[in-house]
Amino acid sequence: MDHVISLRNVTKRFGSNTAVDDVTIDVPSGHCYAWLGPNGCGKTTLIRMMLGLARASSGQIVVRGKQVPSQGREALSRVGAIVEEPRFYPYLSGRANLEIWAAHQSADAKAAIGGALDRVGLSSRAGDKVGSYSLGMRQRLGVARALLNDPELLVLDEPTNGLDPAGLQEFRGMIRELVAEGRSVFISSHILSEVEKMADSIAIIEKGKVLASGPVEDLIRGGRQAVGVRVDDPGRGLPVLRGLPFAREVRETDVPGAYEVLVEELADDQLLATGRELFAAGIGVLELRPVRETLERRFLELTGDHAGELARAELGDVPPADDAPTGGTDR
Ligand SMILES: Nc1ncnc2c1ncn2[C@@H]1O[C@H](COP(=O)(O)OP(=O)(O)OP(=O)(O)O)[C@@H](O)[C@H]1O
Repeated sequence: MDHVISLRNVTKRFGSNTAVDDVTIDVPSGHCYAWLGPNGCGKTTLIRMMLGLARASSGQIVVRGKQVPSQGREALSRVGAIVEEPRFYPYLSGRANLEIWAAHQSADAKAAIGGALDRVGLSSRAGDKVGSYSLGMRQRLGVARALLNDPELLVLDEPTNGLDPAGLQEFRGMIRELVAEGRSVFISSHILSEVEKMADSIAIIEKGKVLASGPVEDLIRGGRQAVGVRVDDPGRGLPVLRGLPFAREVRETDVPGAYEVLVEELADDQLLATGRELFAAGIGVLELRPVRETLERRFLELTGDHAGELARAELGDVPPADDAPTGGTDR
């Protein structure tokens, strides 16, 4: 398979702090690949290295078949990027900002402005000053700018920050359209639910390390499946559960009397049989439910102590983009 980005053992240290730790991944061409992890896990640092804005301490970075940074010019010639919050002249219109940028690029970039504004749904506001734009609109204008050089690869650092649910849905549709055109998209995020429906593949990161990566469905399928059950008499219930023919393992949970009977592949029959066996043994069933691990659960498990942060983020309390420690460097 063709890879638009290949990283081999990429590490970045800041003094004793390892921001990116021995990362090896291949990003297939024509995919949306999400780089997912809590704030401070090294997302921006990795993206800056991929774009030749920072040097790796060790490892190899290949973008579009060329080494970065040594062949950076060729590697990055058809790459559009937003790193951290995109910056614009607030007193100029969205269109004027793109015109200034395009003037430094090519005639093709200038000709692409109208189409790019359309693409991100900003045509009707393109004449308004950027200072009057919401953060979500500035993000979209950033994507428009990144599209001007007809990129094969778009690299977007937390582009969903500041988008409301409707904006997020539009954004998702836009990314899928870009992928359908054969472009590749590398997107970082700290909110799983925002990328789950957008990405083909995901890498889950913690403290600069890749904890799990692969196609979204594989990561979900890799999760556990179980019959969740709570009984009124754990002493007698547990042996019954252990005796179920499909039980691979019976796990206790934090709730007294509640167990998870892990199975290979969960089916209704197993739920029915669990209830029937317990009932036949005279054991009261207080709860019986299917447990299918979602990617979200897996993400919470993998990133454990960041669960609170994720939950807050999902309630819409997204930290402002200028929390990022690396300062503004969008291209
Ligand atoms: N220029 C720098 N000098 C020193 N440490 C840095 C520098 N840039 C980043 N770091 C550190 O590297 C780690 C990863 O930071 P990075 O900004 O890459 O994370 P992130 O996942 O993008 O976070 P956020 O979502 O908050 O932007 C952090 O501990 C950060 O403090």
